[in-house]
Amino acid sequence: MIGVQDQQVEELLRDAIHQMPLTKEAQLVSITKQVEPKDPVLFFAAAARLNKERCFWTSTKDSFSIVGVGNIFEISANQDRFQYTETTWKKLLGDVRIYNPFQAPGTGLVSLGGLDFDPQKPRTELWADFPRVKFTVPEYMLTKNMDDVYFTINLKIRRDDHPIQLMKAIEAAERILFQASKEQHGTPRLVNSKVIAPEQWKQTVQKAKQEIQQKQMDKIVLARELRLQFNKQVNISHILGDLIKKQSNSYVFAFEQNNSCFVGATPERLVKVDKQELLSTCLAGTAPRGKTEVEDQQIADNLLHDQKNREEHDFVVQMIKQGLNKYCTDVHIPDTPVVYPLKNLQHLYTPVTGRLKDGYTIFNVVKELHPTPALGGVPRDLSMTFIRDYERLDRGWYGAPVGWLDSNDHGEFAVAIRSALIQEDEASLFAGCGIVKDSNPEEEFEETRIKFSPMLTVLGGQA
Ligand SMILES: C=C(O[C@H]1C=CC=C(C(=O)O)[C@@H]1O)C(=O)O
Repeated sequence: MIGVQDQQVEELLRDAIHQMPLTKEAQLVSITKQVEPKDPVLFFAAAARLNKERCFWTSTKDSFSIVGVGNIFEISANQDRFQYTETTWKKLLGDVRIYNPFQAPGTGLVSLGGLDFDPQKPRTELWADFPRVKFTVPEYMLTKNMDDVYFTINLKIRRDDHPIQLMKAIEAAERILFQASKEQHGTPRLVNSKVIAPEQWKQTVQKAKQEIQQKQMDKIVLARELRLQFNKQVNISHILGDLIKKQSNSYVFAFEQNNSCFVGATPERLVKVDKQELLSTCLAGTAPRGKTEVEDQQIADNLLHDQKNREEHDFVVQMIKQGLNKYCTDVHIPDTPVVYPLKNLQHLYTPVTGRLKDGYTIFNVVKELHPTPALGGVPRDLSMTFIRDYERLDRGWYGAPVGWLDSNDHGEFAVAIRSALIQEDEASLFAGCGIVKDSNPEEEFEETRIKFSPMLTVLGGQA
C-alpha cells in the first residue's frame, strides 16, 4: 500500500517544484497518505534513530494519537504569545501546499506544542531547554484515529530540487520509522527520590489561607516538586507505553526539547474543537480511590457532597462558563458534577459543550481559559501574583496548555498536569492542589502526594 502511493508522492513533489512561484525561494509542502496499522509508541521509539526532536499525543478515550518527528517549521515567542502564535500559524496556512485527501482530524498540516504556565515568572535552569512558547510542524507525522493510520511528510522544496532525490530521502526516513526498533533492555532503576521543601510548601499553603481571608481571594492553586534520580537514562517510549496502559481517561503527551522531555498523562481537557463544535471540561475537587468497590463508592459519594471540594469545583465551572460565553453560542453546562474515576484518584467533573462563534478559533479559547481556577485561582490576577511571589517552583510548562491544531479547524488542548520533566537520568514530577479557606496543609500535602502517583509508578516508584 505504501509502495503504490509513493509514486503519487513523487508526482506531487514534481508538480510542486514546477509550480513554485518565482518569487519564492522555498515552499513548504505537506503530503498525507494512508498507511498500514502502526502502533504510535513503536513509531515514537523507532524515531529515536533519526535523532530529531519528537512529540507525542494520545487521547486514550478516543483512541487517537499524533506522533511528530523533527521540526520543519517552528513558532516560538516570548511576548504576545497567543496573538503571535495565531498570526504566524495563519500566515503559514496561506503559504503551504497541502495534499491531504482525507481531512481526518490531525492529518495534513498540524502544529503541536505548548507554553509556559506564567510568562512573567522568572525562569530557572530547570526549564532552560524549553522556550516559553513552542509549536512545531513536524517533518514526519503519524496520525492514528481509531483503526485508520495516516503518515504525513512535510518538507521544504526549492526550485532546483529533484523529485527522485527528495523521494530517496523520504523513503530512507520511512524505512527507519516503520521498522520495528530494537527494544532497549533493562528499565532504569530509581536510586533516589527527594521531596522538595515539604515544610516550606505547607507554610506557603498556610500563607495562602491567610491571604484568602485578608485579600478576599477565594482560591489559590499551589504546586510542588518531587525529584527522582535513576541509575541510567530514562526511556521515554517505555514511559509512554506504560502511561497509555495504566491511565485510561487521560491525554498522554511528550514534548522533547534538547536533552529534556516533558511528559505526562493528564485527565484535564482544556478545549477540543471540531470545526465549530467545542468541548471543554471543569475538573477540580479530588479524592483517592477506595481499596474495595464499596469503599470506592463511598469515597465518590462523599466527594460529590463535600462542600470544600464542591466549592473548589464551582469556581472552575463559573469561570469557564463566563469565558466561553464570549466566544461561543449554545454553551451547555450541567448543574451538578459527576465523579471522574482515574487509576489513583477521582475528581469532580463537569463536561461543557458549545458552538464557536464565527471568526473565533481555538486560540481565542485557550487564551481566555488559561489558567482556569483548577491551576491558577480566583480572582485570576491576585492568585497568579501570589503564585509568582510565593510558590518556590519553576512550573515551566506544567499546568499550562499543551496540544495540537490542524489546518481543517480541528484541535485539542489539555492542561499539562500529572506530568514530569525528564532530563536524562533525572525527573522532576509536579503536582498541585486548590487551596481554599478551609484547606488543611497536611491534607493538601497528602493530596499532592497522590497526584504524583501516575508519573511516579511508571518511573519505578511506589505510589
Ligand atoms: C493542579 C493539579 O490538579 C488540578 C486538577 C484537578 C483537581 C485539582 C484539585 O482538586 O485540586 C487541581 O485543581 C495537579 O494535578 O497538579
